[in-house]
Amino acid sequence: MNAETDAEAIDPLIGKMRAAAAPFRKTLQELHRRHAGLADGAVATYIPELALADPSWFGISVATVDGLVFEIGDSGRPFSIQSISKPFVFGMALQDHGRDGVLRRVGVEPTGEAFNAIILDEATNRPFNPMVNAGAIATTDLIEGADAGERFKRLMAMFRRFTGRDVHIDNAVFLSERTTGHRNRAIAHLMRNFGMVGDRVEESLELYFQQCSALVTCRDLAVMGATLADGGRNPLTGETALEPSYVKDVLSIMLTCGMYDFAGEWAYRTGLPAKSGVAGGIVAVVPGVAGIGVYSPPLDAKGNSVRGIRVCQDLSQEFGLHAFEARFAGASLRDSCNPPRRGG
Ligand SMILES: NC(=O)CC[C@H](N)C(=O)O
Repeated sequence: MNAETDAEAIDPLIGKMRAAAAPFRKTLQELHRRHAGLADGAVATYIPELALADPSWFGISVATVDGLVFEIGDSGRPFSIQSISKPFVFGMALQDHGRDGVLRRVGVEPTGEAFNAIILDEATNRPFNPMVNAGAIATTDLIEGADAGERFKRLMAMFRRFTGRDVHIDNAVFLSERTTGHRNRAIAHLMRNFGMVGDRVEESLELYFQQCSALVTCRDLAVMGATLADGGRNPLTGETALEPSYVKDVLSIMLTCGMYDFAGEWAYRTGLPAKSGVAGGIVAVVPGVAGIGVYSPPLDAKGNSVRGIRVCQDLSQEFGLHAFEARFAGASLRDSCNPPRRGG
């Protein structure tokens, strides 16, 4: 008897889990094959270190709220999280300052502008939302801590709660962005002028560059997404990564602002809260069901991963994941990749 049949004999549930998961694995393989050959898009070069990525890198991962993880392709290849850090740091700011405290410094309105636009809301002097660079820098400024070291450690602890493992910074990406990030510096100092960022503006900028340089895999993104899908609880570790009452704040901003000036089109077509980053990652959330992580460096003109968008759109269509598609959006994905619950 080999180990597999042994295990099945001991626990018939393991056999059932394998049977339920096999078709979904095939779906992912098919999806990967369908989009691997795409030649559209270009790898980001404005952060010099990102230009070193190979355009053929392509990984997909789906993590369920039951703690199952599916992956295909370059799902274990580390890359810098970049803007995908923004909703998670927004969640952290909400925990540190409460809703009113955060909303005094950043709005919740989509901009329809590029992610690095130098604009503030003229009526309030606030950046428009926490998903564009201006709003994200203002949000990072809200991370509490006595000094730079403590704030950095709290940031890393937050990433750890969401991924379920230690997260490290890619120092080359950090230095590359710190040296060339004049536009972000300009945005931060403009906000300092309006009191949307405090006195430690330089320290917060460094922290922002560090948060963007955190190394993740698309498997990590799937788990981070699944944590939001499960109301703030990491399905692999059981740890609470974000206070459940703030999950809806994060997901609604992701749905309306997560894909920058493509956000409307994205919400219309895909109907999933999501966030993209310039290294080529996308995280998407199917509330109550799963997180999706995709990595592929070539970006479209708006800074979103070309293959990442295609994969999420296909998954949304194939499994009826659009938030407003049906009363039980996501049910078919749940059925096809989740095992029957133990005892259920
Ligand atoms: N869209 C992004 O991922 C942008 C993040 C990048 N670190 C920047 O500030 O320009």
